[in-house]
Amino acid sequence: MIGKLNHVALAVPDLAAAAALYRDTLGASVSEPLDQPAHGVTVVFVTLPNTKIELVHPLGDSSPLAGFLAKNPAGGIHHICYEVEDILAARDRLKASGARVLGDGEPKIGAHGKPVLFLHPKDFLGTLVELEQA
Ligand SMILES: CC[C@@H](C(=O)O)C(=O)SCCNC(=O)CCNC(=O)[C@H](O)C(C)(C)COP(=O)(O)OP(=O)(O)OC[C@H]1O[C@@H](n2cnc3c(N)ncnc32)[C@H](O)[C@@H]1OP(=O)(O)O
Ligand SMILES: [Co+2]
Repeated sequence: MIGKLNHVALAVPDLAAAAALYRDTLGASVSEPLDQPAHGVTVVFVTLPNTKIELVHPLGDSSPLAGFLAKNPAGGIHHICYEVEDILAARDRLKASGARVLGDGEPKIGAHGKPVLFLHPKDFLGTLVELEQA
């Protein structure tokens, strides 16, 4: 069911410093910051030849990153995103298998303009999983 690895997301306490690290030290192609109010994050994308790294920082008072950064103040790997051909079919199959789909279970439009959903980390080996419609 899952296809390409779309991105790996790093939660970071200082977005400008993280962007500079990837741009200047690692020599990667780095986007400008983009606020995603519907998701409670500001994001910078690092484009690699075979995938992307998403640098995410809390936006607003109720960011889903708040708890993670409180526990991991230096930041860390926050989620991985896999592409799926049909996100509603994937959601229904996962729910039927007992996996917890986060939020109200309805896809939101993600940073790439495509529908996304999140799966509970306790159901996926301690890793928060994002699904994005291909
Ligand atoms: C830019 C838009 C979009 C895109 O297009 O790419 C994005 O990527 S948006 C990214 C941010 N959005 C989200 O993360 C949405 C989904 N996340 C959530 O709903 C919550 O963050 C959460 C996963 C339910 C966690 O909520 P929180 O309140 O922080 O923690 P809990 O106390 O409920 O956690 C329970 C349990 O899970 C552990 N945990 C929490 N976050 C992670 C994580 N990212 N990876 C692994 N494990 C995680 C947490 O430590 C708790 O474990 P215990 O301490 O053992 O109980
Ligand atoms: Co993401």
